[in-house]
Amino acid sequence: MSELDEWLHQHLIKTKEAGLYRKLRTMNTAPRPNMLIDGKGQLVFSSNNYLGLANDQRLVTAAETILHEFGLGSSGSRLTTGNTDWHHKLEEKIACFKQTEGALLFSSGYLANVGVLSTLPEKDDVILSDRLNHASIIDGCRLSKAKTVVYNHIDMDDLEKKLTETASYKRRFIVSDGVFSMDGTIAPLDQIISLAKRYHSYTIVDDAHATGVLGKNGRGTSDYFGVRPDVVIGTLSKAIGTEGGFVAGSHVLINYLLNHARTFIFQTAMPPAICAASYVALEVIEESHEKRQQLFSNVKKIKTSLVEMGYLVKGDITPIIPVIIGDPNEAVLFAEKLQEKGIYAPAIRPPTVPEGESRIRLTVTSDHSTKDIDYLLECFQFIGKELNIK
Ligand SMILES: Cc1ncc(COP(=O)(O)O)c(C=O)c1O
Repeated sequence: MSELDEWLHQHLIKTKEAGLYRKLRTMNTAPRPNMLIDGKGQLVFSSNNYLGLANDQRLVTAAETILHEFGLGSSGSRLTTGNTDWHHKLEEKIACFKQTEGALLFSSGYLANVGVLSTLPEKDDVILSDRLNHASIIDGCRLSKAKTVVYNHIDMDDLEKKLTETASYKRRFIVSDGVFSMDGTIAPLDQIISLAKRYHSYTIVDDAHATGVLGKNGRGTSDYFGVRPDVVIGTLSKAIGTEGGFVAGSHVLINYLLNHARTFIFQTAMPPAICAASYVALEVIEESHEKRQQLFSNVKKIKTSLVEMGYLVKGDITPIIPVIIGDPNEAVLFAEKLQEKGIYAPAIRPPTVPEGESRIRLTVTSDHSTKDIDYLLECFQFIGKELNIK
């Protein structure tokens, strides 16, 4: 082993001892509730395919058609040779869906968050960021020349206090997930925006988990609260079922990011076939009332039953259901027991979540059947007793 490898190996041993070791598993089938994982049949309660669209034939057909015309990769940045009509069509569709003047595509939601936060706030500005914001927001803040001040999770008193304390900064940007990825809480966007107005600040919302899920026709958190943040960020990789990210907002904002956001300028454009599939996905989502109803009925059944069993379940009514176990090793053991019973719902541990809050993070889709859910609940009942957790 080289000196470098020996050093890394020692670190990995410590990672293992802390119960924080991660490894990859291989999906042998297309995304759906019942999958082959590492060759074994598993009932999946951990995907972001909330409306089952990642495997929808209408999207696959749209991608196939454009694939024949445009090939696989886009082969260049949007600003060189990667731009097609499909990119524009999808941006117009996203803007219409999010009810904004314009939209700009990025290769992922991660890059959209990093792009916005490293570009808009400048040296003499401050970013007020919710403690539980997604890693891509945190990384964007780290790249920004502005100062970052963290406020307690969805704590409006703390946000107001921090807005008061940062009055001397040139501009103030408040950034929040719409639906928090690890806690399943919904940000009180109506209150955030009214504070922003009172303190002359700007609002940025990352609607990754709300797009397709919350609000009328799944338009997201802004629509759910009937408000308009200055900047809406999103991903195509969750309910929309494809890949890529976007920013939606005013024409000037979009043009500014196109000219200045490094994660837009220095990235290869999304493949046109994925743009076409995403376009169809948005059309499908606008008509997916029944799927959304089924999704929320599944969420309610699981949450209510787990609470009745005595589990500590966090979050609002969203497809993200965090069941708190506490200790990371116990959470891993719980996840392993679930897997032995054919349920795939990995343990989430620090640093992804705070110390002492290791959890089984369940996510539910509209495609889960009553039988799937009954079996999940049966397993939680059994394993909870076996491990003496509740
Ligand atoms: C809240 C949130 N924002 C952004 C992202 C990143 O999106 P993408 O997977 O498209 O990079 C995720 C994905 O995990 C997320 O949960």
